[in-house]
Amino acid sequence: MAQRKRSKKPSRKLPLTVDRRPEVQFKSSSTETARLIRRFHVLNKELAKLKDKANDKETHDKRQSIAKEMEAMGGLDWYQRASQLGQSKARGGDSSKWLMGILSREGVPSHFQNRSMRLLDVGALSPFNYEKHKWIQTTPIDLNPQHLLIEKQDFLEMSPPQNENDLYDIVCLSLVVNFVGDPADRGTMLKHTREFFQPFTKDTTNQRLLYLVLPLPCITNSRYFSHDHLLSMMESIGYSKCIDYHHSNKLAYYLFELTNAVERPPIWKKKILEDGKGRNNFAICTELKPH
Ligand SMILES: C[S@@+](CC[C@H](N)C(=O)[O-])C[C@H]1O[C@@H](n2cnc3c(N)ncnc32)[C@H](O)[C@@H]1O
Repeated sequence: MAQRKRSKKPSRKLPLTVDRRPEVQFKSSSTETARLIRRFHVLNKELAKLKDKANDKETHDKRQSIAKEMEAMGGLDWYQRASQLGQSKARGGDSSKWLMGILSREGVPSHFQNRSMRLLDVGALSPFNYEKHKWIQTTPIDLNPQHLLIEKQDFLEMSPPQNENDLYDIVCLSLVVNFVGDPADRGTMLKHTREFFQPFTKDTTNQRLLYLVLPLPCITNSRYFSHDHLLSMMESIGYSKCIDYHHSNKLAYYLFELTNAVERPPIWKKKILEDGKGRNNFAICTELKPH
């Protein structure tokens, strides 16, 4: 795939296209919007399950019916705008805040007095999440950009920069991994992040950071996943240092550092860790794939 051009630091002075899309109607209650977002996730997962199935009539009809329901809700566009609403300050702000606190505490900004810290924001709803931090140069990407300054790009298909100077210091996956419907694609996504940093063959003091945010129930209430499971899985792919983590009422924040290159990470299969009524089915698996 052709190397994509890095977007410049977002500037509000750039001409912005007029958003002519019809107003998205949100339910007045945040509980109802949250319910619809959860329904969208379920449909997305069901769609992912059909991905590798033969296109017989039954599968075709199922696909159509899921797509129809998603469309009736307003599609990915609606979902993103509803998520943006969830990002709004009134509901706690975007997830850059926690990350910035940790980086400042760790003294990371002082490493970047001579050059910017390069941050790849995967699944960015806004290109301005990090704009007040002048030492950060952000490349925001999304499947369905909500802004001119966000590149249209599927991270799972994205090639790492060829020019070494364009490699990243930090990759952000904030509420993106849980959006991916297929547990194996989620694992691939985590492993793929490693390609975007300086290789370990290079003599460098650059850190290689991964910022991961998941809905809290993925960590605390899944049959197949937990905090310890996440740490073990991350360690097995080279992210053996968890710099810090935080669980808020709704979200789980993790900052990992890639500390070593793992040639052959183990395969992680879906396995029940804790069963029980009311638990969800969130899982991340890994397969023997080149990533
Ligand atoms: C819930 S929103 C998260 C937005 C924001 N990062 C946040 O923390 O609130 C999930 C976003 O991830 C995007 N996304 C999902 N899979 C992706 C992929 N493979 N490549 C790029 N973006 C992806 C979706 O299009 C959606 O806009």
